[in-house]
Amino acid sequence: QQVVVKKNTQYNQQLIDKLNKPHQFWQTQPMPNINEMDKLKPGPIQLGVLAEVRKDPFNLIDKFEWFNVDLRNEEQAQQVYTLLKENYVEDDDNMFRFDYSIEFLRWALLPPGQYSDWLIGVRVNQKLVGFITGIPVTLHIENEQNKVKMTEINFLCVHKKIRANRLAPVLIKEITRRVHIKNMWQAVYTAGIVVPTPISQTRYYHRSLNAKKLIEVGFSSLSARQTISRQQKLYKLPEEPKTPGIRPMKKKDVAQVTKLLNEYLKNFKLYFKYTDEEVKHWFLPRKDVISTYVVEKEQGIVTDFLSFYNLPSQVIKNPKYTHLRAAYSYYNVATQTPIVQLMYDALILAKNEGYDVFNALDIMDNEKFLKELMFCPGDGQLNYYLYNWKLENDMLKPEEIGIVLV
Ligand SMILES: CNCCCN(C)c1ncc(F)c(N2CC(C(=O)NCc3cnc4ccccn34)C2)n1
Repeated sequence: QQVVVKKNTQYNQQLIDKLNKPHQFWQTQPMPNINEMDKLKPGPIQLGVLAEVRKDPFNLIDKFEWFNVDLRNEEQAQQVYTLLKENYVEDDDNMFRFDYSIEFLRWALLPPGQYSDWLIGVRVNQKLVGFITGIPVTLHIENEQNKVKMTEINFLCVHKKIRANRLAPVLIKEITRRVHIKNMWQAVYTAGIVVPTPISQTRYYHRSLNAKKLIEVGFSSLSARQTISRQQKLYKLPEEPKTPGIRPMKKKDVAQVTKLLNEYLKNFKLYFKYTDEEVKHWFLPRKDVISTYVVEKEQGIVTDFLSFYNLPSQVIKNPKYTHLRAAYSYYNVATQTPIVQLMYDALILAKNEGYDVFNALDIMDNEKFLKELMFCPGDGQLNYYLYNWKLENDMLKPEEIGIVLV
């Protein structure tokens, strides 16, 4: 039924619209909705026509202007960092907010082949109030034949003070237009929220590395029979990793890591194929951004590798701590070392690098080690989305997903 409210303020009008026409914007997008799932055949939902792509940017409300962000420019990078630090994703209880660092953003958003107009800002009086990004990827979908050049969308953020201005849909339409202009017609993205129509719903798992701090910041809680010291003993880790020959990845390992990674990812229904150039960018260690360790056997043969990225969260109100240091599992390939042992070493290495918690999704082969290494399921769900592509069976199981978005 129509929702009616007494005071008919502009905000209430937005609320009425939301309640009576949910996903108003998403219904206009080429995402299969429930009732048409069965008659679409696998592949692109809409065929794009380059000549029909709008040549000029979408209109913004007055005083708002488009702005291509140059992340290499210190001042502009600072503006992006501050916008995200103060206005990006929070947990449901508003206790934590992601604090992506500038070096992390340069890693995530300046890969080989990046376009200068795919880091889109919106400014009011020189102040950044909106942001959305794309990077070019080649996604393999469900089989070797479907190699699709597309964009990976991320970091959609609107300043808290100017929400409910319908700026987010305009940011999405503008990045879509700029991707279309490059003759690309698909996108892949993730979100903690559910909008039409996830292709997979994955779950976060957490492995405590610093039990005391996790309890003190409210990330973990103690049940009646648990004590802090019991928890510390339970999650205690050895000082050094177990696997002989494990060491930080170096430039000389790139070729072997590329081969191991590309071979391994063929096991999944959604995965990227990496060139040496891309492995150099995404896996060579960067302090406080990405850590990659390889297992080198005799004669310099690399048989396995593990990797995790650094994404701290600001603890919004806590007398003792300002940040939660979280390591997120990235890509791990175990061909000789048992995966449980390799990931046990990942925990030890992350603990030694100062992390408080090690997070992993239940994608790829992760469920092979989650329980045994005492990961706990979190309340965070991460949904994967494919824009303008119909899958054979609409949904993929988490273990069929072979891509990690940061
Ligand atoms: C492409 N971008 C997706 C990745 C962004 N990532 C990492 C993310 N997206 C949604 C989540 F649900 C999530 N979770 C990690 C789990 C977790 O740690 N939950 C407690 C917590 C601590 N800090 C924060 C900050 C924000 C939200 C929850 N937080 C849940 N991670």
